[in-house]
Formats: sequence, structure tokens, C-alpha cells
Amino acid sequence: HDLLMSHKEELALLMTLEQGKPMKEALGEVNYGASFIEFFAEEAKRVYGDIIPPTLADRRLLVLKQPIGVVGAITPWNFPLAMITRKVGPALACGCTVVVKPSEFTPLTALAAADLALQAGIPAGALNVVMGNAPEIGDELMQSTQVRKITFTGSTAVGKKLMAGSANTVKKVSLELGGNAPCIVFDDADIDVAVKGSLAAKFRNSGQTCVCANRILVQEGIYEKFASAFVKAVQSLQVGNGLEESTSQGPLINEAAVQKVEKFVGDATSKGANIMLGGKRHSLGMSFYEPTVVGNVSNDMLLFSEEVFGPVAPLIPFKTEEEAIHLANDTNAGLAAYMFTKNIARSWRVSEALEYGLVGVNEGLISTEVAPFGGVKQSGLGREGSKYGMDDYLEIKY
Ligand SMILES: NC(=O)c1ccc[n+]([C@@H]2O[C@H](COP(=O)([O-])OP(=O)(O)OC[C@H]3O[C@@H](n4cnc5c(N)ncnc54)[C@H](O)[C@@H]3O)[C@@H](O)[C@H]2O)c1
Ligand SMILES: O=C[C@H](O)CS(=O)(=O)O
Repeated sequence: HDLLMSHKEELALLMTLEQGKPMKEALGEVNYGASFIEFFAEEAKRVYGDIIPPTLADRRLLVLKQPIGVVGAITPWNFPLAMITRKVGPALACGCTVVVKPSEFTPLTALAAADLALQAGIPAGALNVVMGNAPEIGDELMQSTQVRKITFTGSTAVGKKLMAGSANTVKKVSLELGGNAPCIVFDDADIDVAVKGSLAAKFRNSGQTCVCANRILVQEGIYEKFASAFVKAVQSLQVGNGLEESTSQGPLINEAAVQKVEKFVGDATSKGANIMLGGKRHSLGMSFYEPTVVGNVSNDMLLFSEEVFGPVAPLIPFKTEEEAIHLANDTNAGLAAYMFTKNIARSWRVSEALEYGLVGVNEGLISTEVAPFGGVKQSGLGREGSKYGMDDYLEIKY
């Protein structure tokens, strides 16, 4: 933890250079990534067992918790450090060894973090980083009987492949997959809080975050007022080189990502949505795309049904609370959801009706190492972070 923090600037520079996120976000990710190392170093002291009152007088019943064994960890490019430490932290704390396969788009951050781990005294062989052909490495990890657990963060499609491939050796699998987060703005919301929270939830890492607001549902009574204020806030975002202090929006990870955004925006406009801001490649060229707001989006559009993973905010009008809940849950994803309301009864009622692993109320940035992170439905299996994050790396022995 201390070496990550003392090398914060170098690690952040690596992330900005290979992933593109603005330095201020990269610096924040080092703090976030290091927090998992510190948190789980502490949790290692609390891997408690049990002594169970026996059913027979001459018996003593004991429960131990032991490390599951060798862990295969496969991670994405969008949070090159934190998605690794969110796995390596609990794995090492539970006494497991780890083989990490980082994304081919962000290898340097992974190697730098691993080097710091060796400097910190993590024994050689306890933490390993492998690079190369992802499917081949994945197959090796899935088929090896030495590997007892696969932990994956990435797209839902790849997660399903790994889950299926792990069946042959009955591995424990934890999956952190794609999202399609609704962000519900009710008539009774504080509009400034709603605009600030929706902006943060949508445009973090230029929209390339699994918990990004993917659909912004706005009640009809506040739709015009919210849309106007939200567009004005999006206009304040500064697109540019992540190394420049003024930049708040970097490039997308690659050309394919930009083409996906273009496809989604084109699909929406062809079906009647209207571009309120942006809607095209940025004049900087390369893989920069303008922060975009699309109005009157409906559930027949890709922007509603799929994870855009880019700087595009679809606004979807709704009439009633029941309609908002129905629209919000109308997806196979179930990672994060957000709502903005000043009505406490409504916040409880809607939170409990939403089919998601994480629900933010009047807040767009909810990820923290002390709380359980993970999805329901097809957004994943298991939880990372929090005391619950240890369970996936332990076996219970009676
Ligand atoms: N739920 C979460 O915590 C979370 C966090 C970050 C990203 N994501 C999701 O990840 C996606 C974006 O990340 P990405 O583009 O890196 O995802 P991806 O699935 O394309 O790649 C993720 C990792 O899997 C590897 N991989 C790809 N194909 C593989 C295969 N056949 N076998 C083994 N490994 C393989 C990649 O090399 C990479 O290391 C988005 O859908 C996003 O929502 C989810
Ligand atoms: O992109 C997915 C990450 O899990 C986002 S967060 O940094 O954990 O919020």
C-alpha cells in the first residue's frame, strides 16, 4: 500500500499514457487501488472460524477457513490498477497465490504494481503477471486443476465463456461484468444535486466505467428543466490530453470503441431520438468523441438496451414511479443504479424494487473499498471489496 502511494504520480502517468484517463482520475485510481491493499491486509486478521455446540457430548465440532489455493485473475483496461488490487488484495490476505492476466491495452500498470509488490516483500511466485494471447491464457487457467478459482472483471460475453470453461474442473468463479445503469431523476429531486450526480455517474473515465449511468430516466414534470441544466453542465467538460491539468475527458480506448458509440448514436437518431449536444467525433481526431446528450431515447434503441461504454448520455422521459422502475429493470444487467429524490419513503421503496447490486441515492459516485461491489442477474457473481470480498478466496472446512 505504502509503495503504491509513494509512487502515485508514476503509476498515474502510466495509466494516463496507456489508458487515456485524465491524470486527476488516474491519481484518484491509485488512491482507490491502494485502499484495497490496506483494507484487506486488515481483514486478514479477521478470518475467523467457529466452534459449534456438539450434538453428542463426546464430540467437538470445529470450522476452519482456509485459502482456496491458486487464483487466476483476468482484468480489464478501464481501471488498470484498481481492478487488479481489488482481486490481489483479498487473495493474498486469504493466503492464496495469484496469476494475473491484465488487459493487453494496459500491461505497464500491472507490471509496475507487481514490481512494487516484490519490493514490498511479497514472495516471488506468490503474485505473477502473465501477458499474451488472452483466450490461450484463459484456457490454460480454466483447464488447470492447480487453479482453484477464476476471478474475472470485464465484458459479460467473456465472463460467460470463462464461467462455462471453468465447469470442467469445477472451479469457484467470481465475475464482475457489464452494466446498464439507470439513473432516475424524479420530479421531487434537488435539480442541482441531480445534475451533479448524473454528470459524475455518466462521464467518469469518459463513460468507460461499468457503473456509469447508461440511461438517464427523467420524470416528465422536470424533464425540460433537467435537460437544459444537464446539457449546460456537459458543455463544461474539457476534452483533451489527459496529461493536461484542464482535461476532464480523455479519449476512448481505441477506434473500435468510437465506432461502437457512432453505431449506438446513429441507431438512436434513426429511430427518432434527438441530439441535444455533441453526437460526433471530436475535432482532436484519433479516438476522441464529443461529450454527447441524446434526448427522447426509447426502449427500442441500443442506447437503452446495451452498455454504450462511452461519453453518451441518453435522456429517457417517464411519467410515473411504477413506469420508472419497470424501465430501469428492463435489462439483463444488474450492476449499479442511481436515483435522485428528496422523498425518503420513495428512496426506500424504489431502492428495494430496483434489481441491481449497487444503488446510489442522491449520489453518483458510490464505489468504495469498504462496501460490497458486484452485480445481480447477468452483471456478475460474488462481491469485491468489503468484508464480503474475502469469502471468494476461502474454503470452509468442518
Ligand atoms: N463489473 C465490474 O466491476 C467491471 C469493471 C470494469 C469493466 N467491466 C466491464 O468490462 C468491459 C470493458 O472491459 P474490457 O473491454 O477489458 O472487457 P473484455 O472482456 O474485452 O476484456 C477483459 C479481460 O478479459 C481478457 N479476455 C478477452 N477475451 C478473453 C478470453 N476469450 N479468454 C480469457 N480472457 C479474455 C482481456 O484480455 C482482458 O484482460 C465492459 O463491459 C465493462 O462493463 C466491468
Ligand atoms: O468499471 C468498473 C469499476 O469497477 C468501476 S469502480 O471504480 O469500481 O467504480
